[in-house]
Amino acid sequence: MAFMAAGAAPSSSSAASALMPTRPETSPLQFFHAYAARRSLFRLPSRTRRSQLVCSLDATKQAVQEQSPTVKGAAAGRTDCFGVFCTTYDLREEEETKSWKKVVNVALSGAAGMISNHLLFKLASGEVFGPDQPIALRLLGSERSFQALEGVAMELEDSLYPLLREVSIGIDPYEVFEDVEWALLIGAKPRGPGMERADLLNINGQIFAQQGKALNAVASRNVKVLVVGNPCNTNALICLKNAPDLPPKNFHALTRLDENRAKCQLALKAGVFYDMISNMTIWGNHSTTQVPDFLNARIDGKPARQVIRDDKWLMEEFTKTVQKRGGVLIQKWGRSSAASTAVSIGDAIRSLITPTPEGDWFSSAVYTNGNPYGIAEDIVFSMPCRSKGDGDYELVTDVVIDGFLWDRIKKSEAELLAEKRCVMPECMQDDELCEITEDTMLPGEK
Ligand SMILES: NC(=O)C1=CN([C@@H]2O[C@H](COP(=O)(O)OP(=O)(O)OC[C@H]3O[C@@H](n4cnc5c(N)ncnc54)[C@H](OP(=O)(O)O)[C@@H]3O)[C@@H](O)[C@H]2O)C=CC1
Ligand SMILES: O=C([O-])CC(=O)C(=O)O
Repeated sequence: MAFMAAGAAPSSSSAASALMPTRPETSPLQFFHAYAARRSLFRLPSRTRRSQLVCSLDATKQAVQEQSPTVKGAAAGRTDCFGVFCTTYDLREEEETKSWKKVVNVALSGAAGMISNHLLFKLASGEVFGPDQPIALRLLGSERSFQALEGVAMELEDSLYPLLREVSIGIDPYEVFEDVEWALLIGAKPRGPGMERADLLNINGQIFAQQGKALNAVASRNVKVLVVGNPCNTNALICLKNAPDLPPKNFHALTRLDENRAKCQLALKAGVFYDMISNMTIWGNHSTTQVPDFLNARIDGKPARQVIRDDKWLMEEFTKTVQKRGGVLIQKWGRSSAASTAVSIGDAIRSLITPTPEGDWFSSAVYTNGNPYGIAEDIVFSMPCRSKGDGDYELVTDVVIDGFLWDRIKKSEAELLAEKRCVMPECMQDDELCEITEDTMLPGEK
């Protein structure tokens, strides 16, 4: 609670009012102020910071006087600062990046949902962006979830993460996405009973169109966008189409969970630990038509087929297990994968900000324009990628594609083209109708 007590709520802070939800309740505003106050200690120009410093220190000294001897003892040797404030209050704007990396601004939608509940704590701990990377978290919710968002923010605060420099909550993507360098779009409406898949595409399409427009208007010009909310490939396509001023290449849909699932199955079959599995591509849609590529995968550096020597298993059981893993998990758990999805989001981010090990690659669903494989342009399709660690990636060219693989890839491509026809008929060349086949299922759907 020290942060909250010390930061006399800066109601005049423009950053605070910019992100503040326009709702009359007092409690959300109080919380918002608390988090904004914490940010202002790091970011306000030195003059403002100094006047806050004075009143904050007064508050802190008073708090120390009222506290136990242990706490008093800890502060006894210092008269000008207390605890965590010693490191933060003395930072001058121009010196910030000498001792710390510049804060990375990360937005999450669906921040009160299951996946976010795992992911946020990984992000705040430094597990994803690194132990020397301060982070600001911007949580996007809705009227429906606002109270839950406050709860999430309170838990983050109580976790005392040294790298966590800001937590802000809001319901307007134009405010929450301002200047963000990463946007993790997790929130999406799940399919309800009796709902047609085309309806789901439509409803989520509207959410991702609005968020794309907001990113286009206010995010960092090089923002990296990772769409998780299903159907994630088509949601990512809608998002990038609504953000014409941002590079389409920067938009990803998450298929890293599928890659991880495929690695796990190969490791189990080969009787090796899963760090032996490399070059694992998931081609296509994050759906039951996805293609886990055992042809190019390697086990301890050797082709997976040579090690496993069971093509029937690879073509049938392996492929089906990976495609349907999400559904089996829902049957067991009664809800969809959340922890392993959060882990895979962390993996996906790390793969873009650290150089890919020599000869290896990772899977991500990205925009197909200019792809070297002959996959239809203008969709978001999972393909093998390599990164230099600068947030960007290139598509891998040294892969083999045989007839079996190509047939499967075309099936997933057809599915994505059908999804696109349903949500963006204006983008299609012909008059084909929105027609979703039985195959068009999320991994978690039956
Ligand atoms: N790509 C992948 O590998 C995976 C993707 N997923 C997908 O990720 C998404 C999030 O999963 P999870 O966190 O478990 O889901 P939760 O149900 O726990 O949370 C989803 C969040 O979505 C938001 N949401 C946005 N619009 C709506 C709406 N119209 N109706 C209801 N909720 C809405 C809600 O937040 P708010 O009210 O704040 O907007 C809610 O908190 C799902 O679409 C899921 O299918 C899941 C696993 C793997
Ligand atoms: O279908 C779902 O919501 C869950 C999902 O994507 C998965 O587990 O891969």
